[in-house]
Amino acid sequence: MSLCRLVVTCPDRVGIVARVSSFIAEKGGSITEANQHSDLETGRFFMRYEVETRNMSVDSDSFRQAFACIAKEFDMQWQWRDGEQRRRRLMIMVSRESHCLVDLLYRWTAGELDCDIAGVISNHEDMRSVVEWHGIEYHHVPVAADDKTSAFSSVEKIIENSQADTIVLARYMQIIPPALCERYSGQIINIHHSFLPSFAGARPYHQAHTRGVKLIGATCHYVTQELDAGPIIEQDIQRVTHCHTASDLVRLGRDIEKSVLARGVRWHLQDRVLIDGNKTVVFS
Ligand SMILES: Nc1nc2c(c(=O)[nH]1)N[C@@H](CN(C=O)c1ccc(C(=O)N[C@@H](CCC(=O)O)C(=O)O)cc1)CN2
Repeated sequence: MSLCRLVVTCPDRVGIVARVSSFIAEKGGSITEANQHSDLETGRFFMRYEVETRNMSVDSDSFRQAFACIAKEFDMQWQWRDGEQRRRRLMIMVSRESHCLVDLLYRWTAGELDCDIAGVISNHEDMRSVVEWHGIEYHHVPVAADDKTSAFSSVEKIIENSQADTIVLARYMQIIPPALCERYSGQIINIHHSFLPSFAGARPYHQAHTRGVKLIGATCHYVTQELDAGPIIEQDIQRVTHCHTASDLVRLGRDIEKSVLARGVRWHLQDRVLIDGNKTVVFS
C-alpha cells in the first residue's frame, strides 16, 4: 500500500483525533502528515491524514473493515485511499480559450498532476490538434442553443464510458445542466475569470473594466446548479490601473486563471479539499 490517505468529516466532539491516531498506530501505520479543522459555526470536524503503511499489519480492505466501526461510532463520512484507488481520472472540458487547457496538459506531462487524463470534451474543434498531439482522446460535442439536452446526454455518456471521476471545466463556456451537476456533485471543477462573488456570469473582465476596478482575479470552484456560486477552492488577484483596457485585463487575467486552476485541481487530486456546506476546507 505504502502511502495512503484517510479523509474524514463528522460532527465535532472530544476524542476523535485520539481515537483515530491510536487506531492507526495499533495497525502499525505512521502518520506522516496530519491536518484537522473544527468549524465552530457548523459543529463539523474535518481531518486529513497521510499514512505510511509499509509496516502495517493489515491490508487496505481489512483496514477499511476495522475502521468502519469507529466511523459508525463517530458518524463519519470517510475515505481510505490507497495507491491503487488514489489515482484519479480527469475529463477536461474546453470551448475556444486554450490557455487553461494547455497549461493543465503541460503540468500533467511534467508530472505535476498525479492523475490519468481520460479525455477532452469540447463544443468546438479548435483544440483537437493540441489534445491529440498529447495522445489524448478528443470528443467534439457541439451544443445547439435550441437542443442542449441531446448534447449533454452525449457528454454524460462520454464521461460515464471514460470512467472519469473528476471533470475540469477549463474555460468551458456552457452551463452544465442540473442533472449532471447532481450526479457529479463535488467532482466538477470550474475556473471563473473573476474574483467571485464579483462579476459572476459572462464577460467578467468587461464588467470589471466598466466598473473601474483596481484588482482583477480568478476563482476555482466546484460547479453547482447555481452559476458560479459553488464552494470556492482557490482564488488569486492582481493589481490593475486606469491605463489598462478591457483587452489588457483579459490578457493579464490568463496567468491568474492558469495558476489558480492548477492549484485547485492539484489540491483536489491530493484529497486536500473537503466540502463544508457551500464552503471548503483546504489543507494546502
Ligand atoms: N451549472 C453550472 N455550469 C457552469 C458553471 C457553474 O458554476 N454552474 N460555471 C460556468 C463557467 N462560466 C463562467 O466561468 C460561464 C459559462 C457559460 C455561461 C453562459 O452564459 N453560457 C451560455 C452559452 C454561451 C455560448 O454559447 O458561447 C449558455 O450556456 O447558455 C456563463 C458563465 C461553466 N458552466
